[in-house]
Amino acid sequence: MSEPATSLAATAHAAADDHLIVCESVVRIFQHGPIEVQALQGLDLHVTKGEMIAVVGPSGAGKSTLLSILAGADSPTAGTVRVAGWDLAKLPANQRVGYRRGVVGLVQQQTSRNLIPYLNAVDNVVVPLSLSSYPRRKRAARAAELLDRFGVGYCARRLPGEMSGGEQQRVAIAVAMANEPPLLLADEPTGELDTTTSHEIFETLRATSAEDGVTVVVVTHDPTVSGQVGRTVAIRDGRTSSEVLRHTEELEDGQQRIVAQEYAVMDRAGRVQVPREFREALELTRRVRLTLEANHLELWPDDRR
Ligand SMILES: Nc1ncnc2c1ncn2[C@@H]1O[C@H](COP(=O)(O)OP(=O)(O)OP(=O)(O)O)[C@@H](O)[C@H]1O
Repeated sequence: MSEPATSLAATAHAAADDHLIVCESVVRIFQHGPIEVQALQGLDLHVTKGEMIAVVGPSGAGKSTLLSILAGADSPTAGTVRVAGWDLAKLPANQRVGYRRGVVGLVQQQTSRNLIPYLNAVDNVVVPLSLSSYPRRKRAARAAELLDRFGVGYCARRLPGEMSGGEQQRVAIAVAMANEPPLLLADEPTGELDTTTSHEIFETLRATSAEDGVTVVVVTHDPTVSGQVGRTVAIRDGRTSSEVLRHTEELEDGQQRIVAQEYAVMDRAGRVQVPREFREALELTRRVRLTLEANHLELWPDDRR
């Protein structure tokens, strides 16, 4: 467990211009008649090429909305979203198809939504290959190779209904990776699976990131999943509220341990959300006092209340 965490944390700190994903002040408003729902309210997120991150947050925080935008299935109302140099806020409809076929692979929670139920595993993987004009003669061999790579070569001739949930998710990853996209998005990919199978699927995603240099964004409620990546980004009320970075530290006896450090995320206007438990512990309410010290800030309760 320690090695991947080290390399992922290292990639998290790579050069700023090495970002595959750049989200700045992203807003997404859904309008239902007179009612407006602000699903994303100025979200900032940068993800380095080859990094794997987990996105967590309470129900309704905006995680799926973010993933839909990154997948090219939805557009932001305002803000900047760039993926692999594609400007998704301004992407014309006729280029959206090219983006979705070549730049991004998507694995969803419901195993049944990832695969075409009347096609066997090989034919499911052949579908994206045919859409990208991969040479016809080589498609079946490439599909078989991908199924082998993700450990489900033995399912090649089975229909999705003849496979377990874990096998279906592996085939779904093979489908998502068929055209070698630089970005793999997974929305609760282990949500319908038992703990052991979840762990295996997660390991597969991690290997894809580490071995093939694919950037992976996983939305998850599973704390064991989020605890195994170099960076976990928490979204609250449509904004990135905090990030946990993990790295390995060597102890005096040569043993290694993983150290996790939580950071609040500051937006471009300098706004930081103070976690609720901190606010409650010191009874911080509407007004706080800030003092600048040599290498840190102090934030004090309002003593004039
Ligand atoms: N198509 C839509 N039309 C209207 N409102 C929407 C739409 N999609 C999402 N929302 C709203 O936007 C907010 C964020 O939803 P989103 O699905 O992104 O949250 P989430 O963090 O993925 O939640 P969950 O963990 O429950 O899947 C919610 O208030 C939701 O009701």
